[in-house]
Amino acid sequence: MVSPRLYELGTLSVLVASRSAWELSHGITYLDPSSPVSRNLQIGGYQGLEERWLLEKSLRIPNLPGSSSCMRLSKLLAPSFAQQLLAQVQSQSYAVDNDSVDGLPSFEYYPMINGTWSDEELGKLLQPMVQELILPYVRSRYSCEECTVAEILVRRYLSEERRTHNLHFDGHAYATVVLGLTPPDEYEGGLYIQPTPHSNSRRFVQLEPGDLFVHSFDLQHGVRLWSGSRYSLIFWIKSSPAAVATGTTPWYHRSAAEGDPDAMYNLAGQFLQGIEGEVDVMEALRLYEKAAKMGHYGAQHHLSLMLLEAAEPNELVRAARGLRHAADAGFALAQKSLAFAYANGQGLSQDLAKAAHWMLQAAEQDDLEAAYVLSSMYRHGQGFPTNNLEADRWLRASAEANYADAMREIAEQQLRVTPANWSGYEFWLRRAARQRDAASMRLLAELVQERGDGEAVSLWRKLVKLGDPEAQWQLGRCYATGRGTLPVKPAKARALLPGQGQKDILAKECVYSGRV
Ligand SMILES: O=C(O)CCC(=O)C(=O)O
Ligand SMILES: [Fe+2]
Repeated sequence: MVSPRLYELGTLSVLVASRSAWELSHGITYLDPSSPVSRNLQIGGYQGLEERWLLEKSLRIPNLPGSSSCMRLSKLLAPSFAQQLLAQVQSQSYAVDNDSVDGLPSFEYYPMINGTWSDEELGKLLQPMVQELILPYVRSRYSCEECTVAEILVRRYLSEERRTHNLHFDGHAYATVVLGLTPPDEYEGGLYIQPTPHSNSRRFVQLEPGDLFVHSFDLQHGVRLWSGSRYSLIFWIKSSPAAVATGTTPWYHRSAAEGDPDAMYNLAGQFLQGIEGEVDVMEALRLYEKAAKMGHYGAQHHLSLMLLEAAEPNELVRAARGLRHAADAGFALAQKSLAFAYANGQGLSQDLAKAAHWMLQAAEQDDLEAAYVLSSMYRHGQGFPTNNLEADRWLRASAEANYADAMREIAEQQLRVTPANWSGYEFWLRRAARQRDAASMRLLAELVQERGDGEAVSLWRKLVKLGDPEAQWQLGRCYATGRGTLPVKPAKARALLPGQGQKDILAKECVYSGRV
């Protein structure tokens, strides 16, 4: 790990700890504070500053007219109000369900769901600001008289939990408002926007506690932290109370029909998830095709993956062409998919050198899976000459950002040194287990089982919920024998162990341990 250094960025300075290859070559660049159009803002009793940045759509989609915009509103809310909110949300329990963007545990907390407060106390604090500031601002800025808040959530980014929220559009929200809660000097990185396909255009948004960041569904953005912790409060706003009640996205239909490729792209995603009625793959495909023809690289990528999956021989070539196009434009996900297509000979003849080339491009853009796969390619001499130094460097970059496979591999490396580093093994397994990585949870449960402190039982329980058969067997055993401090419960043991073979083994074990 590189020791902390101070980097000067114009008038801004940030504390820099360990840096990924992407960040080393590009540094953190903030939204240019001199380029926005600024004006004083007065809304009801709130007074402050609006800074507005315009991002030309042609940066993403060749020849497309128009621009997306994003706004930072500052000084409207007292920092002490943000502090009060932060104290309140820090004490909540955070969900670990899979996130819709990356499938990792979400570490989020929802005070409002479908327009209804689920946290009355926080509701009392937030309601005046929602009614008198957020809604009047969004309604006037986006000319949508009926805009209504659908969801409010808190996202938590702690160093052993979440470091990224990958590049995405908020496809289900007409407009999004992010309220900064954590002072920016407590973390490195944060929320960024990305106006082009390539991550070198990322601009980080500095949000002081109480600052608001506002954008619409066509703004490509994400979150990346290199150190520290961050909480953010997010308001997802739909175009009408009816859209909130039904959970739908009616604003896309007209814009998609009028030829807006971002609307087509987001609407296709809604059809795939069954949010606009039944899941409709054909309609999604039609919309992706239309947007892809206009040069929307996200649509090109999705379309290509769908065609690869369908595996129609004629379509494979089209799929590979689409991937190549989006990869050439610099889109990291397409570069990674193209690398996999070359590695597996899907739609193209197999070519490990080309796979390695594209995997490196994606990894250099901070794609954690690409970094992990790249490390394995260096280790095994696939597409590159074997290079253990590079392999270790990419593995660490991926693991430091909490990519579970990389963390588990580093854990296993700790046992291959002499003498075996058991505490290092446990450290990395625990970190991966926090990401709900089943393989790591299993290894950790096996490691702590003999300590009999009940932790193994709690891990087996979590794994049973994830549908893990080995965990079912282990938990059944614990109930049968009282291992791991569980009370002996033969009925529970029998329910968890339906197979006769397992029952026979268990009968022997229980007799042996003299518990049943
Ligand atoms: O945490 C943030 O600031 C934004 C997260 C985000 O983009 C999202 O939840 O959609
Ligand atoms: Fe978002």
